[in-house]
Amino acid sequence: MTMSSIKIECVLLENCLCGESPVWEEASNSLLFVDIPAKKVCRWDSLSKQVQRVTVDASVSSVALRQSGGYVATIGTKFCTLNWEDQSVTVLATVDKDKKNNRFNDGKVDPAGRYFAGTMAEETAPAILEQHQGSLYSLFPDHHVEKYFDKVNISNGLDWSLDHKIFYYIDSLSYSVDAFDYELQTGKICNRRSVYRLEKEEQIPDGMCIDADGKLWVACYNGGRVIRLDPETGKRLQTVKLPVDKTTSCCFGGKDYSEMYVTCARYGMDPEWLIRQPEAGGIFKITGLGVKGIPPYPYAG
Ligand SMILES: O=C(O)[C@H](O)[C@@H](O)[C@H](O)[C@H](O)CO
Ligand SMILES: [Zn+2]
Repeated sequence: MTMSSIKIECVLLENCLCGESPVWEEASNSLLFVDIPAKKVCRWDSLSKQVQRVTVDASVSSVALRQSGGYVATIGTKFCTLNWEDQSVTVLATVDKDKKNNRFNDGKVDPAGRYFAGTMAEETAPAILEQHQGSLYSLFPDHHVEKYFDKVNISNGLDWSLDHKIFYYIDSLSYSVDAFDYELQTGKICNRRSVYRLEKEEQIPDGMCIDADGKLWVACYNGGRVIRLDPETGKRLQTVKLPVDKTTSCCFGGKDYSEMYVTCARYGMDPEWLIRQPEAGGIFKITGLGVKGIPPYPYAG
């Protein structure tokens, strides 16, 4: 497949303040995503092109599938269930009770059905926040929470290697994509190291997903691109630029997970910037990448 067959299309002009957490739901041919400060969870039907929205009562930073039906989401500092039919939310667990200015940020389910998500201090402007206030957690299927580490700035992208032996993680303000050894059985992580350091023009690493070849795709906030990394060699393999600067996250979806979906933000852009990039806050679809993704894991609790 050659670079020239790549097509990038804005499929939904949603005007998200901060679109995040794209997740493909095969059963409904839909893309789920959130708009964090707008407190919205959205579901875009790729066949009808219709979008449904559920508004919750605090910042919603990630959404994931749930094995028993419906979804789970991180809302404020709470791990919650979300019933789409009646729009009801129930709280499964609360974190960072001593940090009133914190909220969850990115989250994703591991191959054993645990819901991983990290926290951060609330931003006063993009990337402007009290330092080292966040932590990384996971919600086990029995609803207990484990804490992995603290002193995180902006807890962001996460995913697991195809053999489930490595956990990849981004603290945005470290400008690094990190790896840990991963023990699927227990959900334990150890041996943190960096697998890629962002170049200046790549700006801030944000959301991330793995492809079916085990390579990592990282959305670069303010960099207007997604980059494909080889975590084994530490090399960047590919750069795909988008017509919006504040690209926040990416996932694979569509038929056989052959399409990539990218979320982005409008928050932090002045009127002139928004006129230049009117699709900011929309949902983008990239086709022709010549690589597939893998289905998202559902929360097992
Ligand atoms: O999308 C996210 O993960 C955060 O919630 C955003 O706030 C940005 O990442 C941040 O502003 C970039 O540094
Ligand atoms: Zn993010």
